Amino acid sequence: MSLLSIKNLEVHFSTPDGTVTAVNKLNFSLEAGQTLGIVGESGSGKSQTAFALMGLLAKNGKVSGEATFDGKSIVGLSEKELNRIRSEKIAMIFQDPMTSLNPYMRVGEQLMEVLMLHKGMTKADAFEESVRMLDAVKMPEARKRMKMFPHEFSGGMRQRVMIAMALLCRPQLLIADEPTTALDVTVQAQIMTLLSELQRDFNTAIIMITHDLGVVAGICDKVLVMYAGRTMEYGSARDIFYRPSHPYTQGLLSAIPRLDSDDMAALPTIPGNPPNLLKLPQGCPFQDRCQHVSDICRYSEPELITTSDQRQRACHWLAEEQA
Ligand SMILES: Nc1ncnc2c1ncn2[C@@H]1O[C@H](COP(=O)(O)OP(=O)(O)OP(=O)(O)O)[C@@H](O)[C@H]1O
Repeated sequence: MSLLSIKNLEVHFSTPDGTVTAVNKLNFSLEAGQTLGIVGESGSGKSQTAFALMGLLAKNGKVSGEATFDGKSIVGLSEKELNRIRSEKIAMIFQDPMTSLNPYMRVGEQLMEVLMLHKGMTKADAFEESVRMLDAVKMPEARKRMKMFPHEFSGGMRQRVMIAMALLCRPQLLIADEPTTALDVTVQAQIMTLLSELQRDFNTAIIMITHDLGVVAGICDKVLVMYAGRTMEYGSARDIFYRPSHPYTQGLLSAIPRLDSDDMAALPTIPGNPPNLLKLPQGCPFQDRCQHVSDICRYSEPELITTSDQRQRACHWLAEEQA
């Protein structure tokens, strides 16, 4: 049985202009200790997928479908049950560590508070465990840093504190929403390496949300490529990265900066912008930006099919190519 299994997950927002379907019939699963990358441009529905799982949708949002975590349905749970799952079994880290850190409290106190509250630890035990966790995220001089306030840390070090905080209760699943976007490239790489080391040590499953396919290449087992709330392509990271088949995935990949090129301006990007979810065209949502568009794409939305190499994708062009 999978640790997390999502079936037909949908997120709808009611707005004065109509209903926005931010997540549309999403299906995926994750085994214990595995990493899934959810990739797509801004507005593709990545964060709302995570928020739906965490019970953190905005008030005008509604989730439907099935989400089973560790054998238990987590859609429609009470706030109390969700709180328990959020603090003990599923943790989330964000692009901005200050979302989770209190600027007015010493870092050590914040870490200890989590352990005393959720693990019933004494102050002395919570202190030692917090130092151990800061060591685990490779915080130099961890003991000394316990007394410092968040603003005294660099961006990368603050991100390490947030990761330490997220892992304190040994969650089975860590959802990381663009955790390195605000950091420079070298620090990004360090945090990614750290996450994959921690995953190995703690056997935590990770959902890594990012707009940058390059970020997930090295650390993910599976990749889900989203566009307009839908799955465009879903498969093993190796297939998606080395043999991308959907025109959207190919476009995302060609926009990854190469280490051997310092001419960032020359990088191709996918022409055009993602569609307005309130005014989606009939047919494939990617049609206006796709270089392989044909008549059928204009009137019929491609279904998600499983191909012979066990990946899933939604594309008429590929279906024709294979026929
Ligand atoms: N409260 C809301 N009311 C109406 N629409 C919303 C609301 N919250 C999000 N949306 C819409 O849901 C869509 C998906 O948003 P989501 O945050 O999941 O995108 P994303 O892929 O994570 O992008 P980003 O990388 O910019 O965060 C967006 O088009 C957004 O406008």
